[in-house]
Amino acid sequence: MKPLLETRKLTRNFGGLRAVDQIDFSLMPGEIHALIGPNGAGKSTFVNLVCGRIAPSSGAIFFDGKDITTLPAHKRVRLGIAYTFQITSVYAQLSVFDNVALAVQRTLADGRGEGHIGTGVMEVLERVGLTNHASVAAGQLAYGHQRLLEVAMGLALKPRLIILDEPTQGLSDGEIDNFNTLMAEIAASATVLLIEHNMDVVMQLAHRITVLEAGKMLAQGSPEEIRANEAVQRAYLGTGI
Ligand SMILES: Nc1ncnc2c1ncn2[C@@H]1O[C@H](COP(=O)(O)OP(=O)(O)OP(=O)(O)O)[C@@H](O)[C@H]1O
Repeated sequence: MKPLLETRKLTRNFGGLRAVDQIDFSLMPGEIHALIGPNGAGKSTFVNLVCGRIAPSSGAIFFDGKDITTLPAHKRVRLGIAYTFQITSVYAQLSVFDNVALAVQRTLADGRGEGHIGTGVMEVLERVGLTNHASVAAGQLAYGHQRLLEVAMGLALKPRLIILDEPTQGLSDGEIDNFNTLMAEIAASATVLLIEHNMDVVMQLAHRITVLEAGKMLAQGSPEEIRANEAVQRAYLGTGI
């Protein structure tokens, strides 16, 4: 099996700071892969490079075997890379339905989607459990529901790779349980790259984990391997990984 996403010596400097340092990374189709590491490790910078929000200083990115290193972000979306932003990206005045409709419309406009916008929207809202909130203005949703709306907007793009940046931040325990169920279901049709600080979520969901520290790859492996890794334990000293 070939990787869906691959980076080779991917590097990004901010002035004198090397935020992402020669990362060789690969993501296999169908996998839920968690990206973890202490604050400032380079996780957001790494996914920003992958989705094209920022350009690398050096190195290369391949998606499904194609070199996308210089491809603009909107063309990466068209290839099937969806990214839900850490900072909430919903349109507060628009209804939940209309927010998702914008994403569905995008797939229809570029020929990847099929059928009717309304059907597509309701399918996605059903998947994330927001059907009953379809007509509510997004800004009126509880915070946890706004996060789910972002996931819905990502899913509406029919991604092959969905990148989620701290999706469980601000969710209650019950909402996290629902989120875990949703993730397992999403993984049946898409590959998932997940930045997550909640170790319970990471250990429960991830097939593989990559640990970044100071821009470098500290470790990679299964949840069991990562938990047993001494370098990871040192980096997370006191956090009870
Ligand atoms: N636009 C920028 N300009 C300058 N420095 C930046 C920029 N973006 C990130 N950095 C720096 O790069 C390093 C990596 O930051 P990044 O946000 O990628 O880490 P992170 O692992 O996502 O952290 P967190 O868990 O806190 O979100 C940090 O030292 C950060 O201050």
